[in-house]
Amino acid sequence: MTEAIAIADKKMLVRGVRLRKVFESGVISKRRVVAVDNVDIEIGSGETLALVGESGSGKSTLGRMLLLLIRPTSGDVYFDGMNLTKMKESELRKIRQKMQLIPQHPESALDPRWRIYNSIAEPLRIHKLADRNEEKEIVYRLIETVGLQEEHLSRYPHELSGGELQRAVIARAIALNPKFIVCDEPTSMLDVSVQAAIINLLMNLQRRLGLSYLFITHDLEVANTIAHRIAVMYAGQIVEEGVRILDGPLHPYTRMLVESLDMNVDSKNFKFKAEDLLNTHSSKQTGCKFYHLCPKRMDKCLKPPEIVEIDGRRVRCHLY
Ligand SMILES: Nc1ncnc2c1ncn2[C@@H]1O[C@H](COP(=O)(O)OP(=O)(O)OP(=O)(O)O)[C@@H](O)[C@H]1O
Repeated sequence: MTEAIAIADKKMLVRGVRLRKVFESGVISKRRVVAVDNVDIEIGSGETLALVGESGSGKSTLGRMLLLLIRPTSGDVYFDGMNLTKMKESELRKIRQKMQLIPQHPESALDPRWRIYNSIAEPLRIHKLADRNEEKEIVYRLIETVGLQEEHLSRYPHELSGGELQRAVIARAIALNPKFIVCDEPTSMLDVSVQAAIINLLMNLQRRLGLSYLFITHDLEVANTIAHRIAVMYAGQIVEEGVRILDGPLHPYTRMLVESLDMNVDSKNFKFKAEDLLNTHSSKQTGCKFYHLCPKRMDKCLKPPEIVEIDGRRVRCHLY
């Protein structure tokens, strides 16, 4: 059995159903941004789903909604079969242990005034999971797991390199034995030489601890290498999703993204105006969001495309 089929057979750990997030700002003239627009998303036990797409397409907002760090405007988030969106904050507290975030900027996850030891131990203290001796044992085990040394524990964040900092953030994230981690571009701020080491660490941890990842990245090659499935986001929607879709993209936007890779253009900088579209987008725009830039557009694209399933992948396009 291929790995993809094996994963497909596993039960879904995390599900987002018709998730939508509208940000409103401004007092006199209200500005609305539909950051995530009716997205369905599923991540299986032990699975990595890579979420790719240009800057401003809604990836971080979607990831944070799955962790309930951002409350959806509408839609539901399920974790292990439980509907988190219906829960009170007090009920969510216990479940939050099982869902963690590894952010793009490791320094944002660590208190600059605290030694690394305290930052790694903090989740155990908040949830009262260990006495001081047990805590020390766990922290030492965690730093060994992520490849840090004892000497790092007494340092402050500014005394660590970017890679060491991200290892400390990972140690903190796995301290509570999570099942699901949103990795939000965890290597994009690191030197190229360190990126591979951190990605290898995350993949090893997945195998050892049975973790599920939503792995947000601009790097299509990384997505292809580490993910069991890939979802492509454009202007707040998932336009294509499936196993190894970048090898043979169907959606015109995915094709352009892949071509940008072939042309050696960083997809972060390769903008198809998704962000501009989001910022000017109003609920009045009803057709395909890629209409203006699509080389294959037809009259019917002025109506919103449904998601269709083709050979196990999902595509939101009138061509199919
Ligand atoms: N708190 C907020 N208030 C208002 N608008 C927001 C807020 N957070 C995000 N947005 C807007 O929502 C849209 C999606 O942002 P988001 O950060 O989710 O995109 P992204 O794909 O993760 O981008 P990047 O790759 O640059 O991190 C953007 O237009 C952004 O400006």
